[in-house]
Amino acid sequence: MTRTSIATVCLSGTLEDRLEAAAAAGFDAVEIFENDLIASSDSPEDIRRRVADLGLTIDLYQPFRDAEAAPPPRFAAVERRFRAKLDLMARLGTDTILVCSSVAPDTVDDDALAADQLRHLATLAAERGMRIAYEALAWGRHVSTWEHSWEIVRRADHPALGLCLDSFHVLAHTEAYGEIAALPGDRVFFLQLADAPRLDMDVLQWSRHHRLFPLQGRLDLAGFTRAVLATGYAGPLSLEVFNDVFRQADPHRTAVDARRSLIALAADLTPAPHLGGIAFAELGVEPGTGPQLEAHLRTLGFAHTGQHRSKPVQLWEQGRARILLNAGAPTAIRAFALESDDPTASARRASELLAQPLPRRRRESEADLTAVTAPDGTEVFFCKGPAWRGDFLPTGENAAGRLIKEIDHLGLAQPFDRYDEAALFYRSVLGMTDDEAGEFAAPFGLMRTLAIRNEDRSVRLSLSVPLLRRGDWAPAVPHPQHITLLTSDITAIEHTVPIPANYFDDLAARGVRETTALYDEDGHGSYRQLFTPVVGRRVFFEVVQRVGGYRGYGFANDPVRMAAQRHERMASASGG
Ligand SMILES: O=C(O)c1ccc(O)c(O)c1
Ligand SMILES: [Mg+2]
Repeated sequence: MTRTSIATVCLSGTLEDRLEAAAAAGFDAVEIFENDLIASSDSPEDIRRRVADLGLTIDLYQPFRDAEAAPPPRFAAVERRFRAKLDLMARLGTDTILVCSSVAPDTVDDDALAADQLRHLATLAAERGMRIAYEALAWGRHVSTWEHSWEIVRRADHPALGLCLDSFHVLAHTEAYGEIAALPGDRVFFLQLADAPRLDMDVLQWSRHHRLFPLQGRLDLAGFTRAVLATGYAGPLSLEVFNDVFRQADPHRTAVDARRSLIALAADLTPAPHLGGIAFAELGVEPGTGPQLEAHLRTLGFAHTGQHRSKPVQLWEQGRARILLNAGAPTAIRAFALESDDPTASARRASELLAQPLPRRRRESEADLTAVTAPDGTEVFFCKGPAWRGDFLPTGENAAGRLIKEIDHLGLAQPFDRYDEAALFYRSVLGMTDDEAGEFAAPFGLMRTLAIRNEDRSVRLSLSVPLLRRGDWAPAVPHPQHITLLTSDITAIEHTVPIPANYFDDLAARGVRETTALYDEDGHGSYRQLFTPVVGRRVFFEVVQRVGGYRGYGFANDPVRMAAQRHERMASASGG
């Protein structure tokens, strides 16, 4: 595989923390970001040794700013600064410096001058066996496109001067990057990769705060990377992501997330096997929550059909919906199982994408379910057919209920700093695609939700996060997870949390006659939602009815649902 590299600016912590995290995640190299070096109390020699001890190399030093097209009187200072950085690079043991296009107000709009000055700097670098990778910043004063930076590199015509192509700067301006493939590969000195959501905002702010790892955003990273590799470029794929959340997240996790993005981008993965649906969802239950969850399941028409042979795990069933209650775990969705055409291949793909394999905890006599752990701690099992049911002894109860047909989707709440990581994980490991996304103001802060699904929508997951780290005012417990159950008759569902009359008045004003359930519609059909109270402040059941091929998840109703659940909890706490 192509070498992988990560800029220290992507990660959080001291330079030492960042280097360790990059090495632990399996990167080959790093880009040392100047600010991170300046802030470090280690000497360049210490850093060089540390990098080598960790099995890394420093493939780039960056950035060098405001070099080209300087007014000639200022160029002497540029040259002095540049020589000092070459000395520093020699001490660090790296040979490539990134020069980004000038932004200084006094920069001259003169390509010939820019080329002359860069040629001069390239001569100085070449004397030391070093080279310059010139990058067009999307907000550069006069040079802001890759075409323009290439024109200057071509004009300067020096073997120690080449291009740095940064996906963000290119794709922020254009989707027509195809001509990059025609560049001579030996003039592309460095490739930086960053994705981003599509945001209509100032490009510098967009770049400095919202970059993401490849396949986490909406830019065409796959196509762009293919175009650059088609030139014959043989350097590393290097991640350079400025992101407010990653800057304060655990660097070890971020580094694994980062490397997963490069693995997912390199298309030589085990193909994701077809998934046939959610075989079961497993809830942890505690003495305080088990009876409540059992009561809700009964009310919803489930039967306790099986008891695990060796563990305190109950199987509850109705239609094709199967829920395990595991008395050995904290109250939460602790696992779910997916029907896979090839469970072994599903697990292989997951481990290629750095998913933690789950140690085999089942006894010999029990079904050998292949499983991995997702970044949010949820265990994901892959199974084929009903063999797993052999672990359960029948209780004699039969699942005669007709209210619920199947599990519609699982709502996996994520901590605020895991959203992009979780989305990339589930999407890439399971070979699923993004579905509806939404952002809404909930009672305790802005929430963001993304649903992902397989082709035939037999597996749907919705991931939700608070947009910001929660303050002290919000309830201390993270927002709950949920299992959403599909019914064909929502009017038969009873004893769910009351929905405020104001909500139905609003529906009526919109011409919708509905008096019992939350309501949504899309171009295909309509949706009705009811829900239980939150149990143990961690999980609840939702029941939905889809009419006429509605495809969404009713995200817009989430604030009403949250407020209603909160109201219900306060009312029952005060005995009301
Ligand atoms: O935001 C910046 O200034 C900046 C600096 C160096 C880079 O390589 C880059 O892509 C952006
Ligand atoms: Mg860059």
